[in-house]
Amino acid sequence: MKRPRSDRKAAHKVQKRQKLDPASPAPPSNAKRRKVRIGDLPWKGVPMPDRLEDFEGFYGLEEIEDVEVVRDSATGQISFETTKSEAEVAREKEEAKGAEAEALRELEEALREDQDAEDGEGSWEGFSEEEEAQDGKTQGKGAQPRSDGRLVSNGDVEDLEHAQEREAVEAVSNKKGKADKAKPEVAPTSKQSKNTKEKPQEKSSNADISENNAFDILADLPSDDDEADVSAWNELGLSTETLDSLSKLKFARPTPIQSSAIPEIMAGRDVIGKASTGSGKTLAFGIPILESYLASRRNTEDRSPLALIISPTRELAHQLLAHLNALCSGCDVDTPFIATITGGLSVQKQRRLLEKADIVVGTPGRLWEVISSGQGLVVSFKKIRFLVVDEADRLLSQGHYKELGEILNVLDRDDQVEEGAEPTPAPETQRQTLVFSATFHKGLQQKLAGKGPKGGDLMNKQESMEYLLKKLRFKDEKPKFIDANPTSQMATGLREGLIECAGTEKDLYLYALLLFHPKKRSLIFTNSVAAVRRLTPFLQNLDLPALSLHSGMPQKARLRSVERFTERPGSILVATDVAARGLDIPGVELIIHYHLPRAADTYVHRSGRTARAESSGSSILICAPEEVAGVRRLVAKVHARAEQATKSKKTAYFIRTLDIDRRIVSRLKPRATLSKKLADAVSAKEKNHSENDWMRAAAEELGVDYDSETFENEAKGRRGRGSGRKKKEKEAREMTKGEMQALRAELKGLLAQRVNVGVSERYLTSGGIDVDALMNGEGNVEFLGNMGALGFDEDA
Ligand SMILES: Nc1ncnc2c1ncn2[C@@H]1O[C@H](COP(=O)(O)OP(=O)(O)OP(=O)(O)O)[C@@H](O)[C@H]1O
Repeated sequence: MKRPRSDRKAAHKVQKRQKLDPASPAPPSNAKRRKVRIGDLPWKGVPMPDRLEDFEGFYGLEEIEDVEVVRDSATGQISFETTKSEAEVAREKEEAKGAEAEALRELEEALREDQDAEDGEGSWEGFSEEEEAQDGKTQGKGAQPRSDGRLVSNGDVEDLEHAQEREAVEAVSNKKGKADKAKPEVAPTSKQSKNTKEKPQEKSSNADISENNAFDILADLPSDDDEADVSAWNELGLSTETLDSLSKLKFARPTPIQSSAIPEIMAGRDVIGKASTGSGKTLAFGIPILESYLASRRNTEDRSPLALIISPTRELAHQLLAHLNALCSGCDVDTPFIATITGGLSVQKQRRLLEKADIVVGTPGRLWEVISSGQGLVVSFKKIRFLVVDEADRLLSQGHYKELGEILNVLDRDDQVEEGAEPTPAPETQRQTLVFSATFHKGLQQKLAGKGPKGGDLMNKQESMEYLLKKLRFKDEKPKFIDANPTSQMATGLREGLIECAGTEKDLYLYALLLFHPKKRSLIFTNSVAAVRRLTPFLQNLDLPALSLHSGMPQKARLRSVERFTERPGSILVATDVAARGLDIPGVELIIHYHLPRAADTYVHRSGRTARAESSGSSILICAPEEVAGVRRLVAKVHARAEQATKSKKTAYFIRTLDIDRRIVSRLKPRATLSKKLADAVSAKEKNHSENDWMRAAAEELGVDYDSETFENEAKGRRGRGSGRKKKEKEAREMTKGEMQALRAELKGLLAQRVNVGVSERYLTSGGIDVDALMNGEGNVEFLGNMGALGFDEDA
């Protein structure tokens, strides 16, 4: 049966039709039914089109016959019944597995063909929001030469999604293989069930896949002859498998948080770990989880997950998956199956992935949606041995409070929530809770140990965090609090500074700063989605390779931005604080705070996207004059703890003001003004469209006519404050196509011209043509000022 390409609803129709298909014989009404677990059913794949972008995240469809969904009217619990015998189910499952493998091979072949085709054609069109919005239309277009001449594929995210899908399916098949070892009648040969090492063909296709995965930072494992001496890890008592893996990753020695936390976790303790950004916290809990898997799980029949890792953002969850996979894939054994639960795949599919998972990584909202949908998952999750709360202060504060609370509640509930479930031992006796972040309130440990004030209203973020930490039900009376960097929350290789400018000139100074740092991978933080939407085209108009990332973007576009930012040296990511936590993107050299961070911990985490793993980097705040005092206080507060810890008598930390040649900045103004005008016009038009759509929908609901002009005229009288801004918006909105074209041409002319800097004949470029000269220091010193001139003394 062919499935229409149109939309998700169509997929449901297919499923429905399938049920009514007279060709599928209905089971006899008197046939004896027996209960089955949903994961044991012989699901069959339904053919899908080659390109999936029309399906809005609908990645696959599978069907099942002769299964009745039975809801218990008293408890509301759902169970599944079939008339098929165990043998029939097993046979159909094997058939379905064969079909799945075949489909997978076809898909891989199609992807390889697409990739070959993409590598051969295309022309650079720049990054643009429109491209993101029309993502589906551009996917098949071909490879895109960058301004530096390198070809990049525009099918990246699709490949990433296929890759995740394939990895998931493959891991499931591996897992099935493992589980089947105990059942000789259906067991595949050990060769089939072993990992990719024994399947050269699959290995090479996976290698292709990993190139496209933004989060496979560690996946390019060096070859065997390229290993590091790992004797520095010896005293942690790790297995030879883990040591092998660390050697392949070339992690010669543990970081301080790893040295302190790993032995405690392996000794069975609850741990609250604090260490500066980029200091290896992921493996501090990842290694003990792998050790536990290696020690006890390989031969067990229990299919409950071993560990649940909760992350505040989807990007971070996918990155955790990549880091853990990289760690595990270096071991020469069957690796644990790690499932990410973050949206993208259907809930139904995720539920089935969960049934096979050894380790689960997810965001609270989707996790709760999946776990709470029943079918034995609650019982299974109650058995986890490790609960990891990563970026804990973020997770345990606003926003995630409700779902995380619900998850913790069900994990700890002692009652029997599922019919027929085995009684579970009291969870608190068997589960270790591991809580990690770079920022924690300093009095937390004492308060957790009951020395601080108890009860009271949950008035602020800090108190609610303490309350929720109590809800975590640590198994130890006093969880071990490890502070690996008591003297500083900031990475040692980080340089900090601020640039002062008029509030209305932030765009100009941002542009100037980026030109002062040509070809550096830079991350710009703003406090609003609207600012990301405006600044990205502003920079793109100026020929800078800007990408955006914010929570209003579709997941696919979010992943693609991170992926492109990761793989393109010198690219610029304009983001909200969704990118502030945890993201481990190598080679980020510059952080710019276009908007000031709202809190000290946000400053720490934003700045922590650079200078990771002992590298160096800069963090620069762009401040209006009235913001400077507040910023100095905030940064001093971040550094104050270091001074307390070292009992230093130094005066409060004073963030330096960077020196920027304002004459040069002023010469960039005509470019920035034109670009801003263009960007404002585009965003005002977009805003108008969406406002009109909203008003029209509201009017329709009220049963009245909507005419935007009449509405505006009537609204005029009501306008008071902010009317100047509204007027500007109106002008921008009403700019004609011709006017915009003229502006673009004018800007193009300016970008091609030299910026006259007086003495020197050299010129400042738009970021493309003369960058090599700038990088070699041929241009910087005289008119851009070297980094020293910006106030960063290299020896400091
Ligand atoms: N022992 C080690 N030796 C060298 N590099 C390591 C080691 N452990 C981890 N790394 C690398 O250091 C980088 C930062 O690690 P990770 O992302 O775990 O930092 P983090 O402490 O969780 O940071 P954040 O607080 O920003 O989330 C990663 O690229 C990781 O691969």
